[in-house]
Amino acid sequence: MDLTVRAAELDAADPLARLRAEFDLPPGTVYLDGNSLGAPPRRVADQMGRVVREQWGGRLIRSWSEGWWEAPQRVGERIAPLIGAVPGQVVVADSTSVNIFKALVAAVRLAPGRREILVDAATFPTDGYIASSVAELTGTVLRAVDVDELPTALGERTAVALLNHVDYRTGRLHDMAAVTELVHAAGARVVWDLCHSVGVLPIALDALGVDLAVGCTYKFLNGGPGAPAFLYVRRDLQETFDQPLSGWGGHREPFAMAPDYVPAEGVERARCGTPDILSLLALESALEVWDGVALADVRAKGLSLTGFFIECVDELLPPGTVEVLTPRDERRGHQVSLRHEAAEAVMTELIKREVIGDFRAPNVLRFGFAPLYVTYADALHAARVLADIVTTA
Ligand SMILES: Cc1ncc(COP(=O)(O)O)c(C=O)c1O
Ligand SMILES: Nc1c(O)cccc1C(=O)C[C@H](N)C(=O)O
Repeated sequence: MDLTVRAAELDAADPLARLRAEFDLPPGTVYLDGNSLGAPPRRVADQMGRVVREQWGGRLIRSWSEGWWEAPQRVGERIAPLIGAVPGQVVVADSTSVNIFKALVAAVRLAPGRREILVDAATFPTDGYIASSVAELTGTVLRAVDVDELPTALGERTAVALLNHVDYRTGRLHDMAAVTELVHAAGARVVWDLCHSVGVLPIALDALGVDLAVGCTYKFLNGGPGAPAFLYVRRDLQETFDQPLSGWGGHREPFAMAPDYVPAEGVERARCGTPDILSLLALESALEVWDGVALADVRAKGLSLTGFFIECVDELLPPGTVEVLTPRDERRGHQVSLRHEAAEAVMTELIKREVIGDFRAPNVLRFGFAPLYVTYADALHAARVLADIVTTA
């Protein structure tokens, strides 16, 4: 069947189609970079106006005791259902990088005598950089391993494995259940980086017994540039979760201003300093879009959209022009990565023509498909513009 007709039929049958109207996107732009920076939900601009006028302006410092101080936990509770966590295990604070630092040091401290940290060899760089610093500070050794080689790499030395659920470069999805089980069988802890999987597919942290997890909120959760990240600490680990950034925000009685640090009892101990309220409240407003949205529908549409885009690329581009790096089976997130020798120039031209994806060195074109606002017609248009560029260049 003709691709235009297929796209129209798929869009007409899309149970999430109504959600696109929730987002502010420039007309004529096809936005395929929500895996890097999500689009703004319309409600956020109005809510931020109210927050600044009414809370910051109207209530001034009183707002700290009228909902600001507890915001990291409150917003954490909104993220919890998206990652399969019962209440009381998630805080939203700091960046993903900082939370990786807290989680890794705490994990090493939970495993006395174990002297090795494993990190996914294909990891997003910040994870590797932070892990290297944690190894130096804790006197452990860092080893980068391919996720497929974990069965042989894990051992009695392993304190913790830091892994990306979805690979940022290829879009490959790792099997969280199987890998968590492997790590636990070796007596080690696992820290999952969910940056490219939260808001993409149902995640079951509690059910799988995951120890710790981090993730950013400015991609598929649409929290806005620099929105604070989240940190999940499994309930039974909270009492012994000894994170290194002992700021007053994680203190049991922050306003007692006591001379000694005593960590809070619950997941609040994962906090550090003053929360970035404006970003946090922008995120809180953005998360309202998820009310009533079934993650199973989001996942089904994301797989279907990425599959349709791959099909369009196969059909519209001359064979051999690009290599599809993303798994064609269901072991993928909601991005499609294509290898092309002139990827940087091709992406520059795509963006000039209002098809926004991104380029990752040395030769990868990345296209993110956020099911809440990307349509099948967008996917087809992007493939057509790409075909035009690679065949006429
Ligand atoms: C897998 C992964 N981890 C971490 C980060 C970034 O962390 P931060 O928000 O601290 O910049 C990103 C993206 O920027 C990412 O893709
Ligand atoms: N966090 C970013 C930023 O501040 C500027 C530009 C891009 C980003 C990203 O999120 C990159 C992204 N994590 C990636 O997967 O490559």
